[in-house]
Amino acid sequence: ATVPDTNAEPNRPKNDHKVIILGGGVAGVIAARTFHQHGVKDFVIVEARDELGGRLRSTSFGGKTVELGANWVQGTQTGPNGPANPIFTLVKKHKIKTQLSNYFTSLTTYDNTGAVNYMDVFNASIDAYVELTRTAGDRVPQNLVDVSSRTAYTLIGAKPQDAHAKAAEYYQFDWEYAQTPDQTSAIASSWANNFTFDAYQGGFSDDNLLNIDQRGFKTFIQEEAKEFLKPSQLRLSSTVKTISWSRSGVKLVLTDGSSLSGDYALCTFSLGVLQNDDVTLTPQLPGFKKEAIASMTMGTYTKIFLQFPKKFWFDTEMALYADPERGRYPVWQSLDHENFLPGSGIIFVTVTGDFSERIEGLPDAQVKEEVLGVLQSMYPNITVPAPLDFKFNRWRSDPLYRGSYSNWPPSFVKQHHDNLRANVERLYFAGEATTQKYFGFLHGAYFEGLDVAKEMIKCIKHHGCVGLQHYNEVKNAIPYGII
Ligand SMILES: Cc1cc2nc3c(=O)[nH]c(=O)nc-3n(C[C@H](O)[C@H](O)[C@H](O)COP(=O)(O)OP(=O)(O)OC[C@H]3O[C@@H](n4cnc5c(N)ncnc54)[C@H](O)[C@@H]3O)c2cc1C
Repeated sequence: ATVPDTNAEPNRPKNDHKVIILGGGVAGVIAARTFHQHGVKDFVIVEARDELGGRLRSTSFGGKTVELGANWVQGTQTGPNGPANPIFTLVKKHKIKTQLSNYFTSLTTYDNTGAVNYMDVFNASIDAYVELTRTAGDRVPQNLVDVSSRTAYTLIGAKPQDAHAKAAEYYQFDWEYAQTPDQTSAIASSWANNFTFDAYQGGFSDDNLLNIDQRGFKTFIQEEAKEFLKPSQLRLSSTVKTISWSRSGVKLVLTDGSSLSGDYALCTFSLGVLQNDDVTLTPQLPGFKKEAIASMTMGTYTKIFLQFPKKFWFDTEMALYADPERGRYPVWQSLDHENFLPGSGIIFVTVTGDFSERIEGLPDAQVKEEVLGVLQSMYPNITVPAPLDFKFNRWRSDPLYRGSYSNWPPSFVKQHHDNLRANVERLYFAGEATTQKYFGFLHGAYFEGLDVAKEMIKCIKHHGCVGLQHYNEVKNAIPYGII
């Protein structure tokens, strides 16, 4: 049945806006552009931070601009007629300076005894990952249930035993999904990989462009917003505390005590924000929605930046460090490289998942000491100098994010995902986590901002509609056991 447009009822108090967009990241800005392009001009973006961009977050570090959040266009375009990553298109349009990243071919390997060449192990881990995606993909037409990526690795005989093999696996897997193979769906991680990187499966390309634009990577979305957004359509530095949803609209209460109402609202807050009750929903969300939000996971990806007076490290773009403890300061990226920011003295190391959570609980000084200890074991023959600058962002502790991007666990089924994306009455949801094909990516946030806004426009123009599909209960296709 069509949900009646109660705003059409006589004597009903009018809401402040037709649509409120909660959050000014990629999904929010692209949704706003879509409303604008379809003639729905009475919208406002409500954003807690003092600028647009969300998880596109640049900062000034050691005299350069570096990216605490997203830094790559992942997948570009294959041939002139292949599908283009819309982020690639925007980056070209706004003349953002990028460089191709060769992270599989420009690599030096280390362990806690110094530089050790285990490229053979590394190359075997690439083959294992390709095999993993192939076998996971084969499960779909056979209707086989999902398994964890750990199970899928084991089934193809990839069982990393020593520190080199574990570090190599980490590079292929955790460094992309921000969680371990044990925590991640084999089927969904494989399609996420293929729909972005594999042109034979409808993906864009396997090229990754690293932002080196000193205006910051966020510039592409901020410049895009400037083309259509009026000052009255943007409320920055406005943090939402409560979202009240009903058949007749959505009302927000902000932390400054002010309130705002819309006939419809689109919430683009991260999955982590929804999971952690950083915003209160009234009434509570229905069971199907709560289960979906609780069932998807939010990974964490942390880049730890260091600046030294002078470069003393590898000449490749990347380095892999194998610590006896899997996931301990493993992936090193040199910005002081001829392709990126030569002469900058900047290098950064990435950690993910539970290890990110661990370091977020430590004081900066302790993390710095650990990181320098690792660098010293990579270079046993020199004395690693004191860094001039040191910085990392605590994404998991930040109440505006609570992690870096979503990851699909093996217990999560497609109906859960439909429920994660479904609206409740006039409150809609969009963002990187609500796309099945591209969860975790900038282009995922882009496509969801576009597609969910279009669904809302249908409702707005027809004065009410059914909304997006959901399942009241997610049941087993075949019951477990003999109940
Ligand atoms: C460290 C890191 C590295 C990444 N690397 C890449 C990469 O290289 N390539 C890639 O494609 N993707 C990458 N990603 C993922 C990509 O950044 C995200 O998928 C994308 O930016 C998400 O956009 P969004 O619009 O869905 O959400 P967001 O960007 O989170 O937008 C939501 C907005 O809501 C605001 N908000 C939250 N709570 C409130 C509140 N209570 N009141 C008001 N406003 C609120 C937030 O401030 C935010 O601006 C990375 C992410 C991180 C964190």
